[in-house]
Amino acid sequence: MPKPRVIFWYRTDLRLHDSPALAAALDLKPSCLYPIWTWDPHYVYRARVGPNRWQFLLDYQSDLSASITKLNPKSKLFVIREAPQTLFPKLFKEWDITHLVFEKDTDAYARKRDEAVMEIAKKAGVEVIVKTGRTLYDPDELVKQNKGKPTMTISQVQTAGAKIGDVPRPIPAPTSIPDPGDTSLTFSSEPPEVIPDWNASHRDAQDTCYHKLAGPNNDFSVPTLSELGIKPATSPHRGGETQALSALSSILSNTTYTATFEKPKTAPTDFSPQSTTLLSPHLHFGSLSVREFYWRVQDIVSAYKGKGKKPSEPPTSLTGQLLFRDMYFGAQAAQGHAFAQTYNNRFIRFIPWHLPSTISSSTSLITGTYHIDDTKAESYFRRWKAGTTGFPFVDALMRQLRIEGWIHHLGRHMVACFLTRGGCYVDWERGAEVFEEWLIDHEVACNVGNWQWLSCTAFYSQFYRCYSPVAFGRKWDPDGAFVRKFVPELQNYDKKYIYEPWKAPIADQKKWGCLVKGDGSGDEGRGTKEGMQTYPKPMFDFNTQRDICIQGMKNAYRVGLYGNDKRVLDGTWRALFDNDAEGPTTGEDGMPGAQVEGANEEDVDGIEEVGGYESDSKVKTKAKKTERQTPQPKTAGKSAPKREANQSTLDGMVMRKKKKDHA
Ligand SMILES: Cc1cc2nc3c(=O)[nH]c(=O)nc-3n(C[C@H](O)[C@H](O)[C@H](O)COP(=O)(O)OP(=O)(O)OC[C@H]3O[C@@H](n4cnc5c(N)ncnc54)[C@H](O)[C@@H]3O)c2cc1C
Repeated sequence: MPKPRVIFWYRTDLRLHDSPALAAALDLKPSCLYPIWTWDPHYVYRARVGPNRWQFLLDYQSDLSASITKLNPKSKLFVIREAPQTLFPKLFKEWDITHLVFEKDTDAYARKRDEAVMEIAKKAGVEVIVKTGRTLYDPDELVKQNKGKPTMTISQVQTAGAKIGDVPRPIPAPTSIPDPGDTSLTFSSEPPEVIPDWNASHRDAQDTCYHKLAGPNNDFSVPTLSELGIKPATSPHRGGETQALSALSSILSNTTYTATFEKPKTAPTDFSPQSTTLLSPHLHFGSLSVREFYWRVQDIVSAYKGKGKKPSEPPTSLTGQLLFRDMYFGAQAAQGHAFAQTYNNRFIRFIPWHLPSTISSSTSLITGTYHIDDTKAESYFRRWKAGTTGFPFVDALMRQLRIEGWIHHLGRHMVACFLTRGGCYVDWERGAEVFEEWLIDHEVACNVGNWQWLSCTAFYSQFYRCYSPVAFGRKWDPDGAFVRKFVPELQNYDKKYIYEPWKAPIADQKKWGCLVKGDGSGDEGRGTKEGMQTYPKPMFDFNTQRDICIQGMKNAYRVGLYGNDKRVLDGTWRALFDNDAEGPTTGEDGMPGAQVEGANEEDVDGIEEVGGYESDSKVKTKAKKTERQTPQPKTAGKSAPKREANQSTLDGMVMRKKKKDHA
């Protein structure tokens, strides 16, 4: 029997350590092994990716390629510039492949792509081996053990996980890699579908990436940003398995920090170093194995306990954070494409937000464009994205996101709440798109799931608990060092005004070299004739706007529709809302009325009311009233929602600032 000739297809697992899929490929004892990456046009043109995440991907690929070459000088990461669906039939033949091995990916697009590739492999007589390694538990198995339902709470993950069994211990990196076989490519390539290019705004030159299958020098090189035509990255953070493992070791060397980590006590305003691990991009690209992370933390926790000390526990602890990650993967795995949108989604509350997505009437999926039902809301959205809202804490976070590609979890809470139910009343799908574009750790499951949480459309429902753009930042960072770093116009402001610069007397504004004026449209930090900087006035009165939002949410909860309700699908939902309610409740703008069968009145399991977090006293007072007045929607369950300590209960404890001390 001839020895296997194997393609190892890298996708979500840019590492050598603890890769169950790579181990399975090596277990075949192949005569040759080709570690490849297919440069898939779907991600190049139809996913939103800004320069920072592109740079990250290239960093990871270069680092992995170098590590493979260290094990075998004849090998590397072979980057091939064509869509896998069209490439594989040719490649299987050309390289006489017997096996294709890869890590399982439960993202909606990836599932469809992999089904197509498996079909191609079957026709070509190529055996496919798929292994789970991206999450603690196989998301499909998690869903199965959760009675076939999406995991919407941490306790569901814990219960389902316990049925699956212990998280497997990580396996070591290989010490050798077989040679690749002949790498010639004699076939021609299929040109990609370039239009629409969702990343056009990030390009300042033509994308030449697809000009040659094996790259400009026919050496299967990792592309460069300039080949992609993408503008330079601005993030100080860098990717690579080497960086990931060294960051993990450095963090875990502080065993007290590791064993007592409590997310709600970490400051969103800490930078250099940040207060949490910043391992999320490494987990996203798979340069850090989640099981490696989990078990190294768990071992430190066990040793800490062994000394008679009390460690933190899930969900606030570090391993608790990883369970949240699994929770969102389980929610996504059960729902597929529908997970990422309200329309036609039975688990998501329908709120008539401003700037709703346009829906394809043929697929019922969001199209990537949206309706501008209200020019004011559009302006709020643009200013939020640009970091020119006139609220320094929000602007600092949005600028950190744009420049560095990462912000702390509670910073994400702040800006997400502000854009949706606690400020602008803009559709969470708009915010998720901006995060998709700018985050270096963008993960569909975690991004979408957390936006649903923060907008109180799923996972969480205490909409009356809002983040104040003034009080929340001040609580963590009374001197405003974080704001001064990312909104340098306000650098000289006294701490009394750093979160509310519009309240500073004009004489002081002049003395501190920055006037609060204008609407910030494209002139963030621009000087005046007198050589003075400017910072915009707040774009609205926050308290007024927050009350409008809470009223809107209260109304929408009273109406109680979910995304798959017939009235949401056919557009007749408008009749249920007062004309003067917030959101596009009148006219023809807003959600289109595509006719899709099947409003599902089933119990929406797992949507639970939980304790909340930061909120000023005015909101809390209002909250009590709102709670009494808001009946549970019919679809919200036949039994009263349980209370559970989960992500946001934790946030309720965010009252003390604890400085992190790891390097
Ligand atoms: C609106 C919004 C959007 C988000 N989008 C993403 C995203 O696209 N990708 C992403 O990885 N996380 C996302 N998160 C979750 C969370 O903010 C980040 O995972 C976390 O801030 C990453 O920083 P860290 O590595 O220092 O986290 P740590 O606190 O050190 O946690 C360790 C790891 O646990 C996981 N984790 C922690 N919190 C969460 C959470 N709430 N949900 C899922 N996983 C979590 C991450 O993988 C993280 O690296 C989002 C949160 C919000 C509120």
